[in-house]
Amino acid sequence: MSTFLVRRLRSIAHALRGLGHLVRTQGNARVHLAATVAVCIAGLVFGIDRNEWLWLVVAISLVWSAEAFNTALELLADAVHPVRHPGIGRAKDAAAAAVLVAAAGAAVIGLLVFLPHLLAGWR
Ligand SMILES: Nc1ncnc2c1ncn2[C@@H]1O[C@H](COP(=O)(O)OP(=O)(O)OP(=O)(O)O)[C@@H](O)[C@H]1O
Repeated sequence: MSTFLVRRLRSIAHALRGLGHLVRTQGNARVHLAATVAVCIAGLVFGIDRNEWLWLVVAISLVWSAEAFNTALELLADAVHPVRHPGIGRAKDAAAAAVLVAAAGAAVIGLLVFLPHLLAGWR
């Protein structure tokens, strides 16, 4: 195998290790995992179309990316400056806000995708 390919595979392995660390250590990531599984099952049950899957994939990816960056910032801040500092507190709050915004957007997307299916089921 070429050195290029080996390096790429190694960096994917590092990213997967990061994902594993997120799920093992972050309560929020476990909530995202449960929501991801629930949304995928609901998508299959309701037989949502291609466009609806696209929106769900965007929403899920956005939330996981925000959570990963938030955790990276927290770990980095605690590693380089273990003593509490108001600036680090504000940085962590801003990073947490990114997760909140992504999760709120994902919730709205979820409602827009699933509400019509739920309403159609009740009619
Ligand atoms: N080193 C610090 N200096 C100042 N304030 C801090 C520091 N660490 C945390 N804080 C404050 O406490 C809040 C919670 O920080 P913590 O690291 O416990 O995150 P968390 O609640 O576990 O967030 P998440 O659920 O995203 O992991 C921060 O958003 C910040 O306001």
